[in-house]
Amino acid sequence: PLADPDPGYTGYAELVGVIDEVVAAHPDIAARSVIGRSHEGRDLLAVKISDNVDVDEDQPEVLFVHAQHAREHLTVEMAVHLMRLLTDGYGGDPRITDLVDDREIWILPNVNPDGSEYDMAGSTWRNWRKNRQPNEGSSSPGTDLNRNWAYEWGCCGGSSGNPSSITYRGPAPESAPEVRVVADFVRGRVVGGEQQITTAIDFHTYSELILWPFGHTYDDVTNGMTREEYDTHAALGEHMAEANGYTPQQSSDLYVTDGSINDWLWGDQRIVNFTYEMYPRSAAGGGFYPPSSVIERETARNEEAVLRLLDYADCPYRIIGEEA
Ligand SMILES: NS(=O)(=O)N[C@@H](CCC(=O)O)C(=O)O
Ligand SMILES: [Zn+2]
Repeated sequence: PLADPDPGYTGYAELVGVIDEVVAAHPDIAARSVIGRSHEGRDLLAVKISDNVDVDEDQPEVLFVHAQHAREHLTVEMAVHLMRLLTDGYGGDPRITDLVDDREIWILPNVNPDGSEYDMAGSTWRNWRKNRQPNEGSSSPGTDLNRNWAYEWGCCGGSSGNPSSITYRGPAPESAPEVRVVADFVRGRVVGGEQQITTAIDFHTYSELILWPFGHTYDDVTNGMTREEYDTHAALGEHMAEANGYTPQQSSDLYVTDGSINDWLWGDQRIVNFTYEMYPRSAAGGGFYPPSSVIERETARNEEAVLRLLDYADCPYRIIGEEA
């Protein structure tokens, strides 16, 4: 872009370059695919990391989603860090090598490229959150991708019906092309009637939290969440939080949300999943725009936590001592 509020952050064109570089350097364990397009026509990319990467093996799959919210640029840096960690570490670090051999890992490095590019197109940040899709009858564009998912969409006062709101849920579930594309990708991982993805993390900023479903209700146990399923999420959330120092909690403990990816991944696809709210802990730390000088430290901070999720991906219920 002509201007750039902080060149240390990775814009869309640069991200495509990084992906191509990683895949070219590790063609046997990394592959890139286009899973769809954003409203403005940018490719929505998936990077698969696994041995025999071109073969769909019968292995547990793990999904990492980044940048649903445009201004949360540190999450794209987290994707870049994970791509490099899991490929450069292969063959050298035995734990990483085993995880890449025994899992199929999907990284979606930026699922809202239109919003991200809009936010960094000027000489100062624009504080943009949503996608860039126009809203009929309104001069305010944008749907909040994390309120547009189809499980309990708009059920519970956890989103807005006003197009100018930053939590606008859209006119219908999956009305945002970016949500429809990612939801279709996840549905496409059902093979032989079984969802191959067992666990997932959706990265956001900020507040240093690890959140688990449900967001639409304060109840721990409810329709679609048994005590064992809740305890599995909580135990795994706490296990990861021990590694990165984030605060683990149910997502509704933060505030009620509806139509979030958390609730859909679990409620509709039974994928044990978490939202990470990355650094900083508060606005004082830079809010959505910490200086790019923190990128290396704050992405590396999540390595152990992510590897713990990958460890448990074969059977998350193992963490509460169940086979399930
Ligand atoms: N990243 S953020 O927008 O500040 N917080 C997320 C929290 C997500 C959740 O509670 O599930 C959101 O409101 O979508
Ligand atoms: Zn967010």
